[in-house]
Amino acid sequence: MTRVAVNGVTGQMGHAVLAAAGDADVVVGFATSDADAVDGVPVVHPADAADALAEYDVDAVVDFAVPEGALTVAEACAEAGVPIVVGTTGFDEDGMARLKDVSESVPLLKATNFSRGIQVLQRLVREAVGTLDEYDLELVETHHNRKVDAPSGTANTILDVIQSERDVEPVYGREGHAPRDEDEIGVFARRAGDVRGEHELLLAGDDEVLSLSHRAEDRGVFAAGALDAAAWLVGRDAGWYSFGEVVDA
Ligand SMILES: NC(=O)C1=CN([C@@H]2O[C@H](COP(=O)(O)OP(=O)(O)OC[C@H]3O[C@@H](n4cnc5c(N)ncnc54)[C@H](O)[C@@H]3O)[C@@H](O)[C@H]2O)C=CC1
Ligand SMILES: O=C(O)C1=N[C@H](C(=O)O)C[C@H](O)C1
Repeated sequence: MTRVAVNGVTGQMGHAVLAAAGDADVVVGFATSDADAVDGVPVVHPADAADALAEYDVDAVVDFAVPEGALTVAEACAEAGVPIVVGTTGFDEDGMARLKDVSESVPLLKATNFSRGIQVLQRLVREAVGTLDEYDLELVETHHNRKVDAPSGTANTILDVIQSERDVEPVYGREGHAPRDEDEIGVFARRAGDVRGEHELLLAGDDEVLSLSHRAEDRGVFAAGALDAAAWLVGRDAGWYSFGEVVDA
């Protein structure tokens, strides 16, 4: 049984990880809130994470928090020699560089989306964009009204996949006189209700439209993927890993 610490344990994803932990034993959580415990799991401030990782004998951390909190805990993992699965999205360049530094000391697996369906979607996107190389591309994501980063991490990852195949320039929303350039891709972020996460890539030629889309129906799908990643990561060498490796294992 993997002894897991959850960063962002008081959040929506923190609760989903606690609910999904079947073969994992969640022994401690990190959050900036005043809560002492969530569902019987002790809550420790992220500033004290390095000591807590040793005290609770943690095998791996699963992180769904905010970028600054994720970095604090990732750096504590580097100090304590504990692997970390990073699910938080919205890192800037400096944050990504700090995560790379952490991966020099411990195994670090980062994914903007821990659903297996999104892994397959990314592979389909690569094939479709490479094959239909003259079709117009438009990318739309929809999330719940509490999401703070836009576009979603997943949309940015899909955009990276597209840009590795085609030289397209993202246009984030349109208004006014906005004729479409041949080489642009419209990117749209919708925020409403409690939508768990929807992503759609439209590929349109003159006489046909292909739509590649995915909808998460429960946060449990992300939680289960991240816990699988944590179990897979324990015992590996320091380095940067991807969720695709877990899905293919
Ligand atoms: N990679 C994936 O599959 C998924 C990623 N996410 C990402 O996970 C993150 C969290 O999402 P939600 O749980 O919906 O957000 P949330 O707002 O419900 O929870 C955020 C949590 O972070 C904690 N927090 C705030 N400041 C902190 C700090 N400095 N240090 C440590 N913890 C801190 C809060 O107390 C709370 O527990 C977001 O970046 C979201 O985009 C969400 C779902 C799936
Ligand atoms: O904040 C969320 O909820 C989600 N965030 C991730 C993202 O930014 O892509 C993954 C998922 O879509 C849910």
